[in-house]
Amino acid sequence: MSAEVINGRDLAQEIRLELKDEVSKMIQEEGVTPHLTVVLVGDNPASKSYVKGKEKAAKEVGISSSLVELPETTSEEELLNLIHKLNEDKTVNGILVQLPLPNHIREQKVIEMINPNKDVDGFHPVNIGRMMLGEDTFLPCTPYGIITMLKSRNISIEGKHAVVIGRSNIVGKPVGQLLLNENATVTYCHSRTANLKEFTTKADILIVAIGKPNVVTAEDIKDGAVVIDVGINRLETGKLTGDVDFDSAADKASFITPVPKGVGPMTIAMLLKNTIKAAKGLEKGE
Ligand SMILES: NC(=O)C1=CN([C@@H]2O[C@H](COP(=O)(O)OP(=O)(O)OC[C@H]3O[C@@H](n4cnc5c(N)ncnc54)[C@H](OP(=O)(O)O)[C@@H]3O)[C@@H](O)[C@H]2O)C=CC1
Ligand SMILES: Nc1nc(=O)c2c([nH]1)NC[C@@H]1CN(c3ccc(C(=O)N[C@@H](CCC(=O)O)C(=O)O)cc3)C=[N+]21
Repeated sequence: MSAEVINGRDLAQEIRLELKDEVSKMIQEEGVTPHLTVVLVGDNPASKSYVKGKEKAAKEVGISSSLVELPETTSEEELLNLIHKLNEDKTVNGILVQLPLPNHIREQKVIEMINPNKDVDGFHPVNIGRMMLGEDTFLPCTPYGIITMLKSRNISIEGKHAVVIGRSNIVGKPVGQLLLNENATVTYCHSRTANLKEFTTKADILIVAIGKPNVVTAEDIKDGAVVIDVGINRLETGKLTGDVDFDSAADKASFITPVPKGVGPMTIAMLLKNTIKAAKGLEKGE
């Protein structure tokens, strides 16, 4: 293996320590404790485990959090009513509705109901628009975490060819936008891309957000490329793995992120950062 591994678990831990200081200052100086409310509909085991991770991390930095658990049979109207109440509740700084939602609920309707100033996921169209314009806003947590990982290793983005595989609203599209904002030249690939390898082998920075194990192997990677694996796949053995064949890819890449202990923990650290930002915005009356 020649690549340097960017350990997201360790970096997220460092960030949480900094955030802990920031939160204690807020509490001491302004008497404000940031509060995050997480809404979980149904009992998808993966969602439950992510939500637990978010609550644990919030507690660690001194952010208070509450979890609203609703049954799978909750109607769209009931969920929208709850969000309305959370929007009005002055003690709630950040609202996160865990995705995916049950099929009978329109995700986009729910996201658009959240007050953009409490949208710590950065999924509301207003915040996505602000991100596209390069304005200060809540950045989507996974893309924000990826940029933070690159910067932590002084990996230059400007002028580099970044190739993103995946075009979802929560990962692929926004990570390409943030890389563009950092002056990369960006190419998006997806399931209809003809000859994926032709693009991936030209990438200086390759972001893989597909959701299928081992789609990307050494032969898809340019020598010395930076490879960021966003995928989280649970194998039948119970083991977690990314979308990239780590062992072969690590022989060719200059930097690579592992799964687990890669992008996942950074996503949660950025959520905490956004929650603190939301609480600060409120003080300023924004
Ligand atoms: N680490 C973290 O913090 C997070 C990890 N994830 C993980 O990242 C992965 C992606 O998540 P998400 O973006 O929500 O997933 P989606 O399923 O919404 O999107 C997957 C994307 O990959 C594309 N795709 C699928 N198969 C192929 C293929 N064979 N070749 C090229 N492109 C392909 C799809 O193309 P098309 O659009 O044409 O269908 C789509 O754009 C998942 O494993 C998810 O669990 C997600 C969020 C956070
Ligand atoms: N509204 C909303 N916001 C999200 O941010 C959101 C979501 N919905 N739905 C699901 C995806 C997925 N996601 C992850 C977060 C952390 C890890 C994570 O910390 N993973 C650990 C492993 C955890 C384990 O062992 O299970 C790691 O990669 O090391 C993974 C995935 C956030 N998501």
